[in-house]
Amino acid sequence: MATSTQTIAILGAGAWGSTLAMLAQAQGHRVRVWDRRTAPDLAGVLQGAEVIVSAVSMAGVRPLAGAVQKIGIPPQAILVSATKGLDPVELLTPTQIWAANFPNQAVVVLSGPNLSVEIRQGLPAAAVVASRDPWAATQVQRALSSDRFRLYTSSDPIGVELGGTLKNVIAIAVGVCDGLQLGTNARSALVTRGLAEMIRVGSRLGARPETLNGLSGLGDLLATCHSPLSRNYRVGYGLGQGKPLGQVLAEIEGTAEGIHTAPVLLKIAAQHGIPVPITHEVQLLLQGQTTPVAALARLMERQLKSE
Ligand SMILES: NC(=O)C1=CN([C@@H]2O[C@H](COP(=O)(O)OP(=O)(O)OC[C@H]3O[C@@H](n4cnc5c(N)ncnc54)[C@H](O)[C@@H]3O)[C@@H](O)[C@H]2O)C=CC1
Ligand SMILES: O=C(CO)COP(=O)(O)O
Repeated sequence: MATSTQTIAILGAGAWGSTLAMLAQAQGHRVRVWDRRTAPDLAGVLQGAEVIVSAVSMAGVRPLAGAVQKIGIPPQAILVSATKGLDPVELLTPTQIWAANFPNQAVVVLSGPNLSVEIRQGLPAAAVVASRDPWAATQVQRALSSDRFRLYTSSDPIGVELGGTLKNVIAIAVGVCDGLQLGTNARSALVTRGLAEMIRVGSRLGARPETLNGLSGLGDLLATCHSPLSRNYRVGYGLGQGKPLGQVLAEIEGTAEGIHTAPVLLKIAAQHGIPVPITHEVQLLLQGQTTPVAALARLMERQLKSE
């Protein structure tokens, strides 16, 4: 399905970066991968790249964007961000950081229900590529779409980016619910009210509500809240079982962004006066300031309201 062979640089060779590299290679592209751990020459990886995909954890976005800016990239290169997180320093999304470093470059966000383990097994998945520049989104769609990875375009990058980011916090909450063995009704209520919280935050920050009802919102929420493959869900599950956060993290390989997203999201919500009761309880739990049972009781005892 790819239109022509392109040179694609993948920055970050964790679970997601290496999966994206695999997908790009399968489409016949020239793929170069950079990772801080193996540390090949970043300048060499960027040289001549037509598409540059950042798949590092949120913690790596700011330093990486700075390093890439210092080196410089081809003027026509499209930057793609696959990170799902929020910056604790300036409360920005990953693409906002990339755009600030590269104001004249096309920036695209890639997000959706994409548990990397399943994609590496060759199972089918879909995602959204969103940008203010429709040409750039279409280029990335054509470059990376295949018969097992179906990409849709969107002109709502903030909605697509927040969908993937906010669901991580809700996935922790749903994991707690399942760790407490509270049943299907409770989990369904939490997923639905979690989506309402995501839409409330997203729309205040400029997202279209319908975007959050799409693949990178509801879709990703369903994937993440229903799979033990999700690290965020597993963090919550462990906490729900009464394990301390340190132990839970020691048992999980890789990044659970929701842990770092929750405090940033709380700050943003406070600035904008947005009620985020689920995120609030998740953060108290992560800080060890409440127990799963007490957090749940507070959510159930909130003032009665209409849906
Ligand atoms: N694994 C998955 O299924 C998916 C993950 N994502 C998102 O992709 C991002 C990366 O996730 P994973 O690859 O799964 O995590 P991972 O824990 O497997 O890998 C993290 C990557 O970030 C890099 N990194 C971390 N801190 C850095 C720093 N300070 N400077 C430079 N690089 C740094 C690491 O070297 C590594 O390449 C996260 O934001 C995650 O939410 C998105 C979709 C699917
Ligand atoms: O974002 C993901 C799936 O779309 C990956 O979820 P976890 O980071 O919770 O493993």
